[in-house]
Amino acid sequence: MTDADLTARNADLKALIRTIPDYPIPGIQFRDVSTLLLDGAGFRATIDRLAAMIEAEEVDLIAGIEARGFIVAAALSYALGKGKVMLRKKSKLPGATVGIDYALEYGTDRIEMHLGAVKAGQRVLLVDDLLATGGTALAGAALLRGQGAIVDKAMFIVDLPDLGGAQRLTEAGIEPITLLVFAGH
Ligand SMILES: O=P(O)(O)OC[C@H]1O[C@H](OP(=O)(O)OP(=O)(O)O)[C@H](O)[C@@H]1O
Ligand SMILES: Nc1ncnc2[nH]cnc12
Repeated sequence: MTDADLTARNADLKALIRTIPDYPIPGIQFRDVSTLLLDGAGFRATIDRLAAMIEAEEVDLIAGIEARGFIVAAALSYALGKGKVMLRKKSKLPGATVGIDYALEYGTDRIEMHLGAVKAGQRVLLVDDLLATGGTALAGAALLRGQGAIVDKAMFIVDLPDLGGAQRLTEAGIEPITLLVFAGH
């Protein structure tokens, strides 16, 4: 499906996302999913449509990225009947961890996961709310792959294609699956 087809099909959900200019720094158009989350029917439709875009049999485990990604990952985990692993921001996990630093559209950060949470050969679906530069998703994939997981699909509500994340994921052997596309930055 082309970006234009996707946008037309999901225009009802796209309308629920607010854009805040110049947040968190000048020049960034912040695509705010909090307004979609406020709408119960809209959030249910979001999860139902995302769940319909993947075969549950192709997934062993879901990986959610803190913080907004957890909301989407938890709902998808329920919808698909799969367990989930939390990729957390630094120093939040109590057990032994492995972590990776990464660059964002507007800064840098670090995510970590528990050692032993993922088994070698497990097919892990990476889930976040939004794909921008792809730095976060690629860091998550590198973390999971470093533990032997197979990461070949990642799912998001929103894609910002002009920031290049979808292309970077594809080049890294990860199919980006997204519901809504916002052109421009
Ligand atoms: O594709 P990228 O350029 O990496 O950007 C996308 C990431 O940025 C946002 O998270 P943020 O780091 O702002 O954290 P939050 O979920 O805690 O708000 C968003 O939820 C994604 O995780
Ligand atoms: N433009 C943007 N809007 C919302 N979340 C983001 N995360 C990275 N870039 C973003």
